[in-house]
Amino acid sequence: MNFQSVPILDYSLLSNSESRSIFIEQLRHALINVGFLYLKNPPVTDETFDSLVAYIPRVFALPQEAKDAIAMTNSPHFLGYSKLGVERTKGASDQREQFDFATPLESEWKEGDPEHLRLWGPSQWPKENDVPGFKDTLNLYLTQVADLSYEFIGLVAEALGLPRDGLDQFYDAHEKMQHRAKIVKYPTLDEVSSDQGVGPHFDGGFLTFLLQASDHPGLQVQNLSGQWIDVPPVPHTFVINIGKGLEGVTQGLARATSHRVLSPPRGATPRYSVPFFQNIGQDLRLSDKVLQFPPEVLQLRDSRGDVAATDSVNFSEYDREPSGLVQLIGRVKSHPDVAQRHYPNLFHRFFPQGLPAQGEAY
Ligand SMILES: O=C(O)CCC(=O)C(=O)O
Ligand SMILES: [Fe+2]
Repeated sequence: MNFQSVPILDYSLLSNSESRSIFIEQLRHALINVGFLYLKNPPVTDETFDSLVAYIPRVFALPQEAKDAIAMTNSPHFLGYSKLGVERTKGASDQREQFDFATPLESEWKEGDPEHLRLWGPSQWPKENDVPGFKDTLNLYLTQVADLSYEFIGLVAEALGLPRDGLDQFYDAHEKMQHRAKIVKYPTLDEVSSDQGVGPHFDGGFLTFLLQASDHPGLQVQNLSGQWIDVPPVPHTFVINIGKGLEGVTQGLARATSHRVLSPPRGATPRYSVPFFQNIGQDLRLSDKVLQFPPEVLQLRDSRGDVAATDSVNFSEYDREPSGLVQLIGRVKSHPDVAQRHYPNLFHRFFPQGLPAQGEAY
């Protein structure tokens, strides 16, 4: 059962009932035994992918002042630009530069509301004249991926033996939801001091939809015995993986799988990617939601057998706190300079000694 590659699922199989059941079966296998899959022929057009991919190097090539003008430290929503090396994973610096964006949403937070409600709010964008059309292109992409993410969670429910809408209770009305995405640049080893693009980690939420936006190997996932398996780019596909939140509410049926990115070698070009992180409603406590799965599905999980210890660090607060607070705490830990400015109480709770040189991402 141990995987040596990540399975490729074809979204077009969903168009007739016979091939649809093949898709659902392949999805069940990927969720339970791998935790990662490629989705080919997704409902996002090649033009949408290609036009976004073409913008990404241009955004990173903006003058440093233009990037600093939209620094994440400006934003109580932790959205904006982070320069190389500010995050750490498992004690070592991640060698990547990134812009955090989110699906469009105005902040509804007001003084006196729980702090985690302030986490959602508008993105910071580069000046339109500097990269004409980028904002519209990324927003269109984010809307299409958000729609796919709701569709896909229905397929996940079905694959795990729940009613199709069995996981919909984890989202607020769609117009009140916000999902996050980053555009990320991994410079080559000519420019950086270690090959840790991003160190081994689990994602936190429900589903991640990753666009590998340049033709580089580098993404790897850990299989059941702990070996690192390559996930090379396949054009016009998403790489979809499961976060700790979905793993928790599915009682471990859908696996969160440890993954990392190695920097491109000397003499190569930078690697680019766009991960999209699907959120769940901010006020939910995941431990309050107990789902009933059919015994034959739980049996598939139990026959997966023991999984070797992975190299990642866990999200321990998930059970006890509202999901929005879990997410906010994660942001505070990974971007303490932003937290110091906008969330002084939480900052002092997690950094009683003052500002560390870098944040700890996972
Ligand atoms: O850049 C990638 O390919 C993966 C990034 C990732 O795993 C993350 O940011 O959570
Ligand atoms: Fe990740």
